[in-house]
Amino acid sequence: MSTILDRIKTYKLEEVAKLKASTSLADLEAAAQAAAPPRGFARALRDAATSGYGLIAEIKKASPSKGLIRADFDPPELAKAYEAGGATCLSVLTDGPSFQGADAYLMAAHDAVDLPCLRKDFLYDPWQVTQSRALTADCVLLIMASLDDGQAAELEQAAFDLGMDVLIEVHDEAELDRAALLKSPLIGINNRNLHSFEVTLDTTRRLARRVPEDRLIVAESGLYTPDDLADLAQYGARCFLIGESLMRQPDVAAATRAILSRPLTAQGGL
Ligand SMILES: O=C(O)c1ccccc1NCC(=O)[C@H](O)[C@H](O)COP(=O)(O)O
Repeated sequence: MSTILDRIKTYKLEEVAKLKASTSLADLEAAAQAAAPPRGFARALRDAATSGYGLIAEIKKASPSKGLIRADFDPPELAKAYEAGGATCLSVLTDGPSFQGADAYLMAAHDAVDLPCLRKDFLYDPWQVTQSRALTADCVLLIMASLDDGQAAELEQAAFDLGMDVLIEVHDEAELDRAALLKSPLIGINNRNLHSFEVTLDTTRRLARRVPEDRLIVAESGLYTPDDLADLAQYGARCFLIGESLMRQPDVAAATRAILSRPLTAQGGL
């Protein structure tokens, strides 16, 4: 049975083929070179995690698992609210068919703030990596569940060659062991199973201890409260990627401040 990841891969490859036919690689590379220089995404998270939490706050209008999440959707205003609330970095969904995202949302959010920005999309082809830089992305996401080792290494190197960081996303032990063979310091543990949509923080609790010490854990998905962050911090996660729970709040800046409000010193074990 085909899953959402299979369906996304099919339409992404069609999209890319069309874009390749309409935009020359030389033009795309020129646009990537002309884009604002990359903001250090991994560095910002590392710095934040030395004395507190690193927060990647996600600009997410809708999702396959939840449908419409936020009707009042203004990416530059949301970016400013996240920055005012203390986010370290932004994640912006650019996939249209499944998330109601758009490339323009990434550029608009990036322009509105000084925060490093992740292009949250489904990448299979180095062409998309160059396109991400042209869209001002400072970091790209690689999902191990939908890439083989060779593809992941090729996409990672393409991103590094353009000065971007890479968030490698895993959901189980086998994917984590494959991610550890790559170079990126950022390992995202997605608490959401992208096939069944089941979400459990046990995924981070289970996998965190297996992450090599020189990597930075980013716990992703299903995070709602300061206690969730404090809980996963006990397992070694210092960075968090949060979308829905912040997007559903009318006052996004206040919600961002609130989720970061439980100080590390009060948590013990850190
Ligand atoms: O969110 C989904 O339904 C989804 C479905 C299929 C593939 C990816 C999906 N989400 C991407 C993400 O991983 C999340 O947007 C991100 O981790 C934030 O999660 P949340 O805080 O639960 O919105």
